[in-house]
Amino acid sequence: MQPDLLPGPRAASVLYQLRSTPPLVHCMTNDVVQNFTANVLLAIGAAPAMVIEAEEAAQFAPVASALLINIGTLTSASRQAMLAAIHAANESDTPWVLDPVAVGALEFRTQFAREILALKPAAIRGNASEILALAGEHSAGRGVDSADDALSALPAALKLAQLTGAVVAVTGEEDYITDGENAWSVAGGGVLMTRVVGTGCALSAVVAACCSLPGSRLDNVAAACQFMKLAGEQAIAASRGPGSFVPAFLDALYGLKAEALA
Ligand SMILES: Nc1ncnc2c1ncn2[C@@H]1O[C@H](COP(=O)(O)OP(=O)(O)O)[C@@H](O)[C@H]1O
Ligand SMILES: Cc1ncsc1CCOP(=O)(O)O
Ligand SMILES: [Mg+2]
Repeated sequence: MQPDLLPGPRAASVLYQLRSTPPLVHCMTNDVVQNFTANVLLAIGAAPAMVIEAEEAAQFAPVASALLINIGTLTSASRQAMLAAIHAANESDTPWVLDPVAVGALEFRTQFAREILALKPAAIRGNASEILALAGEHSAGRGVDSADDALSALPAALKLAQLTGAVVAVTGEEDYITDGENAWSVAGGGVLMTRVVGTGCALSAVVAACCSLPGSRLDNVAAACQFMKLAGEQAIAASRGPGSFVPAFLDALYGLKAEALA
């Protein structure tokens, strides 16, 4: 399959919708990226809430617009809380998104991620090594960063999408987004995005926000990828390295214009 470039006007209209009805994203994410994820959601125009206790998470998932499950620092307790939140989300039709951080490299999280694939994620967003491993393919990943090329993981993304019904986004130098039938590609960004922690995790939170919006879920997830690519590119042009990239990136997300996407 040869993915087409996501048309700019589609991304522009998703940004417009997101800002007209700001989604409230229930984030169950890893300990490393909590603050950055919340700031990215606020900068783009969505709202974050980090609710992690099992009882509260099950209560909050139905209230939220979308739920993010990121297994970057999974523990036995967070595993139970995540399961409770996913079940509550499914009962109330709240879309939930999986970020399979470091799947393949470690047994406990790999088993958990495979188990919750049966619980109907709306979308899955990971780097190439994670998507390959989650699909049961050979992956060169050893930790949270990818050691594989995103295009090489597109067949695995297609397979996962067909197996689960989720829209799958595999990210890297270029991003590929598929519902198992059609695929978009999204270009842009830059390597500096991999020299700060949390860009992938924050993207998954933006994907969750976009999954709550009306319209084509495939287009909505691809638009989320496009927002991060364009803001990343603008931030790289305005910064001198990882330290100045982070504030420039938040500023670029905040200032992102539908016209620039279109
Ligand atoms: N080599 C690259 N060139 C341009 N953009 C990149 C590159 N690698 C990653 N990105 C971008 O950085 C963000 C995080 O993606 P990625 O590094 O794949 O996820 P993760 O942080 O989960 O490993 C995405 O927006 C992606 O498009
Ligand atoms: C470094 C690290 N360790 C466990 S989770 C995490 C953050 C990973 O962030 P990202 O996937 O966005 O690079
Ligand atoms: Mg990641």
